[in-house]
Amino acid sequence: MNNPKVKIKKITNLSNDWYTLDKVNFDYQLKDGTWQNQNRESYDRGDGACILLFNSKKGTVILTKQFRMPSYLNGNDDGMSIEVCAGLLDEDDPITCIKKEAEEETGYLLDKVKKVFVIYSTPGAVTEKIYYFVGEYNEDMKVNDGGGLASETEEIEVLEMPFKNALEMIKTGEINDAKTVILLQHAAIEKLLD
Ligand SMILES: Nc1nc2c(ncn2[C@@H]2O[C@H](COP(=O)(O)OP(=O)(O)O[C@H]3O[C@H](CO)[C@@H](O)[C@H](O)[C@@H]3O)[C@@H](O)[C@H]2O)c(=O)[nH]1
Ligand SMILES: [Mg+2]
Repeated sequence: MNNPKVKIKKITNLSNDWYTLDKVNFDYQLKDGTWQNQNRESYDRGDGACILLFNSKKGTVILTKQFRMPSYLNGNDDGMSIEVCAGLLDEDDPITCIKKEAEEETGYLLDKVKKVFVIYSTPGAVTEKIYYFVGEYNEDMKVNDGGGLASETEEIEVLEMPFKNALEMIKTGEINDAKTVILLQHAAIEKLLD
């Protein structure tokens, strides 16, 4: 934090049940030089990582399907969401995290992963940065059936589908998760698969 136009006055915790929601009171200097006092709420659930698993020979990708409560509350009829494999960093570095998540959620133990970018998904409300990766998978890397950790109440369906179908599902709205759209479009732009 290094902006002379911003002076944080007070941070009040509003909720800290699972993750934390804070109210930040600060002075902000406008372009005309005057200072304005403002409030913003900020939800902190740590940072995350996500990965598009792809097989360039077969032209396929691995995606996951799971129930997402916040989307269920806002127009997602059955609450199910088709997404690239993703997880919160917890105590891990992004590469360790994403390899662990890929093994737990999809059943593939990845050898190499490539970092592509780091993105704030909702910078006006949520602190989270997501580290984006891509990685090749093949059948030799399959070590379990995936599905997530029952101990973390995860129930994840693993989907393998042609890349073309996944791109089509963005157009139909069946895929509407930001990190998933971003990685599929990245794969198309970079021509990672046909
Ligand atoms: N009890 C409880 N458990 C929670 C809560 N929120 C999350 N959890 C637990 O924390 C686990 C988080 O699973 P991860 O696989 O680590 O994270 P994720 O939910 O897949 O998050 C990923 O996708 C998000 C949505 O796109 C991203 O926001 C996030 O950065 C990450 O990439 C969940 O399975 C659940 O057990 C909560 O409010 N209460
Ligand atoms: Mg996850």
